[in-house]
Amino acid sequence: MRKALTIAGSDSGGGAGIQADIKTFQELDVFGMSAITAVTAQNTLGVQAVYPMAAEAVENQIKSVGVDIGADAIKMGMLFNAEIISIVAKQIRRFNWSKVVLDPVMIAKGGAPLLQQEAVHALKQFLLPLSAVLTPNIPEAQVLTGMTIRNLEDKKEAAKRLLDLGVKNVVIKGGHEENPNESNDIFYDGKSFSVLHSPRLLTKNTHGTGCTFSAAITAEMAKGLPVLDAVLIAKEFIQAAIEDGLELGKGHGPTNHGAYKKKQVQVL
Ligand SMILES: Nc1ncnc2c1ncn2[C@@H]1O[C@H](COP(=O)(O)OP(=O)(O)OP(=O)(O)O)[C@@H](O)[C@H]1O
Ligand SMILES: Cc1ncc(COP(=O)(O)O)c(N)n1
Repeated sequence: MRKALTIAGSDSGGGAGIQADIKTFQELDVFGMSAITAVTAQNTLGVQAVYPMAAEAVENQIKSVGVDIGADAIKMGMLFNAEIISIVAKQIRRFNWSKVVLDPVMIAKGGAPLLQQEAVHALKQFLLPLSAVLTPNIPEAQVLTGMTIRNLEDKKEAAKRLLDLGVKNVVIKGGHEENPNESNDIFYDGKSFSVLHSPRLLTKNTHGTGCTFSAAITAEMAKGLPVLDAVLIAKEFIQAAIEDGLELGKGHGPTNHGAYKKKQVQVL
């Protein structure tokens, strides 16, 4: 069985972070493993508290997986601080992992910081050059490039600048765009651009969309798919999960990780 490791934060509410990643891996028939970087007390209303792990604890979790089970692909989500970023980079190099997906999580929907501002430099310096795929939303792409993104041309320019920082492929996600009709993502591999179209779904239940999308890319890469094929399946996965979003809690409910598989079975 193919195996994927997520290096990310825990979301007690179960919709984002490690929990979203493991559910997504499972739904896509990939064995999921985790290295927890921080524990968050979190629900659909927001993040109530963040408890970062000691960098050594993160390092040991990755080592335990790497020396024994191994991983076909790696995903990184919330990393919180520069010390954790630096040890994660060291372990990725040590195990020679190349199918590495980086979701540069910075701020939760409610505004809570999930990455310290002073750690952005470390993320760019240590992790972008080790990543096969980077999946920023628009605010994250703006922070990483220092440019304002207003339209498709800006997105293309930002994607080019991100590749100049060493990452091999980038998906700039459109969830945060002010387009009332569509939520389009743009993919760039250094040679050509692809626009991934989807209708914008009118729902407040979008907690964990970014985590789920990047975990689905990771699962498909673990199975050996080329990057763009993995991204296209992930787009279908997240679209189905949002369409079937769950009305849980009083705020932004989670997406339904089981929706994609259910749809496939119906088609068969
Ligand atoms: N309302 C929506 N309708 C359709 N697709 C959406 C919607 N919101 C987000 N998406 C899709 O979900 C994926 C994640 O995008 P988004 O920009 O929300 O990421 P994110 O901001 O990192 O997620 P999060 O808000 O969980 O941190 C993208 O493929 C995006 O197009
Ligand atoms: C542990 C953790 N990781 C990532 C996110 C981002 O997801 P969202 O922006 O949907 O809240 C989160 N809220 N919590």
